Amino acid sequence: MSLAPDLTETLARARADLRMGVPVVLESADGAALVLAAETLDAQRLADLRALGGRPMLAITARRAETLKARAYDGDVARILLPPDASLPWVLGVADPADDLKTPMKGPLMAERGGDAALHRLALSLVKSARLLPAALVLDLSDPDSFAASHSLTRVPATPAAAMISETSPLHPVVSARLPLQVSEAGRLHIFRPEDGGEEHYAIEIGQPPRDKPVLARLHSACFTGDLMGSLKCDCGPQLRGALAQMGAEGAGVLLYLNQEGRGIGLANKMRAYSLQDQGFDTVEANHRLGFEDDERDFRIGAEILKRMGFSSVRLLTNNPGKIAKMEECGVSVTERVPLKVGENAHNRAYLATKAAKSGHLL
Ligand SMILES: Nc1nc2c(ncn2[C@@H]2O[C@H](COP(=O)(O)OP(=O)(O)OP(=O)(O)O)[C@@H](O)[C@H]2O)c(=O)[nH]1
Ligand SMILES: [Zn+2]
Repeated sequence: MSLAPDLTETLARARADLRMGVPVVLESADGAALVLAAETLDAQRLADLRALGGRPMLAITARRAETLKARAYDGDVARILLPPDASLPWVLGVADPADDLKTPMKGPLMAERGGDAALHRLALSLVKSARLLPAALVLDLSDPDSFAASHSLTRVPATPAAAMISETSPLHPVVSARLPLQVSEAGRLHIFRPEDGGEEHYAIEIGQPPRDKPVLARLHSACFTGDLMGSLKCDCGPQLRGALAQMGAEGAGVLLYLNQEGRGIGLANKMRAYSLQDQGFDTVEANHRLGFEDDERDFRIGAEILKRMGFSSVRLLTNNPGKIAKMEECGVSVTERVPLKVGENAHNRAYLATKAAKSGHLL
């Protein structure tokens, strides 16, 4: 019998460590590395890292490297050598585009070319899945066993961890209960909990949709600003209420409320993106400058929940053909796209136009 954490639990611990600014150790057959998230680094830990010697590198995504005019020799990842005099503001300036326009010169940034970037890539996946800026300090370790033990650090086996992070975490139904709504008194809320310790997702079932017919469905991504605050910068609030109203009118439907705020980058990063949008960048450019892809959501979660609830085909309320393709890929057939054009205003007109022009949304 062992009470030791398994891989899923070790990864959850590693994410929590990184969010707290605590380093973790990644280990593979080819080497090991000490990893710190740039966003939660402090001056003392930077000094401690320096004291270890070696060649610390700042791993960033190719998207961020493009903005910084650094070479990404590893495809999707760039390994920037930490200059000997690099200060905490320098590290944060490379990681965070907030002051790119005010202080454009961070470089020239020297990127590492030889060697393997697998641990750097994993470090970036880990900090991203911890909803932090995609930038991590990485230092090769020659004796990870004694190092991790003497500093009480979480140790992550790199190869199985990389495989696990690329998969969707299994989900488990937790509870469901009756929830009368304005649109329909026959509402029911179901809670699903991912095994990886990530955020729970919800399904609102209206009426009793038959499982052997296509159900009117919406995969709604969390938008605190639009859904709850009435933000005019997007169309999420009106879409949420419009979808529920249509389900209420038809007497049946299922709305998944997926906690993938900010197209999967988290609310703090979405606000960073909003701040860049105030500097003149559009929604896609802002994500890229932060080092993210346009859309970091995992729609396999939505397909999984639908299947767990017994639905195999849907009439999907969306303007996003990407969602339809993902559902089909995951074995949920989309018999019809039901357009959901609501909530356009003077503030979100350019945002909606960008989504149509760059992300394939249908007008
Ligand atoms: N990163 C980022 N996320 C945003 C921005 N504006 C809204 N979001 C998020 O985008 C998600 C909503 O996705 P949308 O792109 O509006 O719509 P969609 O779900 O792709 O497609 P529809 O089904 O047609 O609504 C929510 O998670 C919002 O929090 C933004 O400027 N930047
Ligand atoms: Zn929104």
